[in-house]
Formats: sequence, C-alpha cells, structure tokens
Amino acid sequence: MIIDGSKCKLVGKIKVPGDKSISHRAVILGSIAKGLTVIENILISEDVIKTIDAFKNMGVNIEIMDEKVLIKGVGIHGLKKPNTPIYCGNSGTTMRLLSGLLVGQKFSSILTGDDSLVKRPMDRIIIPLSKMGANIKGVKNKYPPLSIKPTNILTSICYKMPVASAQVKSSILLATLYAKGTTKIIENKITRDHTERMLKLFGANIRCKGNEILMDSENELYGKKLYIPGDISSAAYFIVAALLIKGSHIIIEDVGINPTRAGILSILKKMGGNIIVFNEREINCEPIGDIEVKYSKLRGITIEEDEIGKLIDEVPIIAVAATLAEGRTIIKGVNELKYKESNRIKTITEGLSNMGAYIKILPDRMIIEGVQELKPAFLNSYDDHRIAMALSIAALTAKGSSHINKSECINISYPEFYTTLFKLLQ
Ligand SMILES: O=C(O)C1=C[C@@H](OP(=O)(O)O)[C@@H](O)[C@H](O)C1
Ligand SMILES: C=C(OP(=O)(O)O)C(=O)O
Repeated sequence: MIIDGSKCKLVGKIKVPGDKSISHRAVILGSIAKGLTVIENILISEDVIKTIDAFKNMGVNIEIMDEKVLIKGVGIHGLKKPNTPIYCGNSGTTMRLLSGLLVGQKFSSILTGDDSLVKRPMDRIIIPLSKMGANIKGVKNKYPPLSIKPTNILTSICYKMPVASAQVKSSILLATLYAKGTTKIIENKITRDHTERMLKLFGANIRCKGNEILMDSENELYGKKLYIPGDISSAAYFIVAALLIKGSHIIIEDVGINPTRAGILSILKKMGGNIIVFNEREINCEPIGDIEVKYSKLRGITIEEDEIGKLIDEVPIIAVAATLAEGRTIIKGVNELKYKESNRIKTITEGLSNMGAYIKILPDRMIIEGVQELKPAFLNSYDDHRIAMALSIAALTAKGSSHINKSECINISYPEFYTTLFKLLQ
C-alpha cells in the first residue's frame, strides 16, 4: 500500500467492525450452547473465520449472512471429531481458546497454524491444562502443532497466572466447563474479561471477585442473541490519526469501552488528547459508547507495567502517537509484545526509526523521544496486521509517499481498514 501523507485531515462519523476477541468468544460459546445463537455485527476477518471453520469442522451448523451469524449450538457434549487437523492460521486466540475446549472432548484433535503461529509459545496453556489432567502435547512441549487426546478425568485447578494473558485465562475457563470441582484463577495484572462476561451471559456459574475468578463445571449453556461492540483495537488507529493530524475531527460510534480492554483511551487523554466518550451504555454485559476525537498537541508520559494488559494490542499505535508527542514517553512492561504475530517491539521500532523516530529499547521497556515530524519511508509490516495499520497511520503524518509492504495482512483483523481510512480523509 502506498500512503501519501501530504496535507490531509480526518473528518467524519464512522463505525468500526465488531470486536475480534468478543467475536471469537461468541462463536465458541454459541457452538457449544444449546439452541440458537444469533450474532449481529460480528467481525468477519481471517482470524474469526478460522474459529468459525473449526466449529464447522466439528459438525456445528454456522450460517454467515452479511454481518449476522446464525449458530445452531450442539450443546456442551455435542461436538464431533474434526475430519482434519484444525487450522488456526495466524490466530493465537483460536489456538489457545480451542485447546481449552478440546481437552474436555471425548475425541482426539490436532491444532496447527501458519508460519507465525507455529513460532508462538503454547507452553503457557500446555502447563495449566496438563495440571488439570489434560492430555495435550506440543513440539518441544512448547510450540504448535498441538496434539490433544481424550483424558479420563479433568479436574479443576487453582492457578496463579504467571503471565498476564486473557487467552491463557480463557483456555483454563473453557476446560473448566468439563472439569470436576471449582477452578480458581488469580490474576496479578488485569487482562480483558470478555470470556468471564460472556460465560455468565450464556448461563455458566462464574464469579469474579477482585483479581480472582471462580468457576464450576457446567451441564449446559444456552444460546443467545448477541450484538458485538465495535473493536476498540481497530478504532485506535483512527483515534491516534485524528489526534496527530491538524484539523481532524471524527466520531466513532458503538465502540466497546470495557475498562479491562480500553486502556488506550485513558493513556491518550493523559497525553493531552481531546477525546470524549459519550452515549455510554451496556449491551450483552459489555460497555459500549461513542468516541469523539479532535486534533490535539500530545505530550510524552510514562505508561506503567500494570496498564499494559488493558492495551496490549495498542502498544504499536501508542508508539506512533509518542513519536510525535512533545518530550519523552516510557512504555514499561512490554515483554509480551515479543510473542505476538511478530516481535512487535522490534518491528514497530524498526518501522518508526526508518521514518526518523528516536526509540530506545531497554529490557522490558521502550523509551520514545518525540520528534517534530516523521519522514516517508519504505516500511515492512512483517505480515503483522497491527504493525501494518500502525505504520500506515505514521505514514499519513509524513509529507510524501510511504510504501507499506505486505499490507494485505490487515485482513487478519480489519479487512475494511483502508476503505474506512480513505473515506475519512479530506
Ligand atoms: O483473549 C484475547 O482475545 C486476546 C488476548 C491478548 O493476547 P494474550 O492473552 O496473549 O495477551 C491479545 O493480544 C489478543 O489480540 C487477543
Ligand atoms: C495478538 C493478536 O491476536 P492473536 O493472539 O489472536 O493472534 C492481535 O490481534 O493483535
């Protein structure tokens, strides 16, 4: 993709597609619930299609009609042995959440993925699931493909999370549906709680108190009619673009603003961003609102490690904002970024440095000194959708043409990204 950053601003009202994390969870729970689940505003992107295809492969009837998905749930014990290995593509969420579900089944399964996913660590789920009695193995006990075999007994677990990860937490909770006793998960850092909220909505016996989650096994979940809030991670690119480009003024409607997820909003406000959230309400146990953003002069701040779980996928675009903020931004606790679709500390630093940004990487933190402007460059997405989108916004602020290679990886989470971006440009 070639981005021409000469003299433009973002103006208008938009919606972003449904939240990716919530879309995955809706397909998973809808498939194993009893009865019909109707999902509106679901994200249809490569990652979510992998989850949908996995359940079709296990005998679930799923119909996609525009942005609505109809699932005829088969009940907790109704899944069938898949005919082929389950291909999760680029999607860590698909692999880690499905592993939790599959260890409770009476059939064997294999989960595999693309070149990026087979390099991502799975020991973080293999360890707790094995402690529950699961029969799950990976390459060198760490990497995909994962091989899962039925086990005689799955028992509940008391697990203190060694890494801040919503995927690990969700994997354990899905296994708990099939386990004896009550599982307790203790989180020392906040991560997105979409699984807990949706399990409750579908009828699971799950209680959250402070940083502890308690959940019992389940006989049945019940199908629901759901509306998926707009994805704050997708909205983040337009929010930062509007803050950075003079004269911009946008409104993004119906965005998920779950406090365990939308940490970017308070961070950008702290940097001086003119952001107003209004029309706040709740849909299917998830907070949602409209977001108004105007061009603002940003200043550097320190982002503490505790805040990272609430904005983990937004670190690349926050780094873009920081390069053009006045002064120094320190982002602490970024280690987990190494284990995403690319090593995002490296890939975003490389791209922005090529544009003239000044970024220093220290163990577990990034230090970004603000500059007056970025210059156009040839930029590598490394096939990572978040890097492609973050660098596209950086390119929009630079006078001249930048080239972002392999930008089609945006299809992983946001196929309409460029169409919506170009619609906003004036
Ligand atoms: O649970 C989820 O839907 C996700 C959790 C996060 O991963 P981790 O759990 O590995 O932090 C996030 O980076 C990913 O995009 C989606
Ligand atoms: C890390 C991401 O997703 P996943 O872990 O599901 O591949 C992401 O969407 O930024």
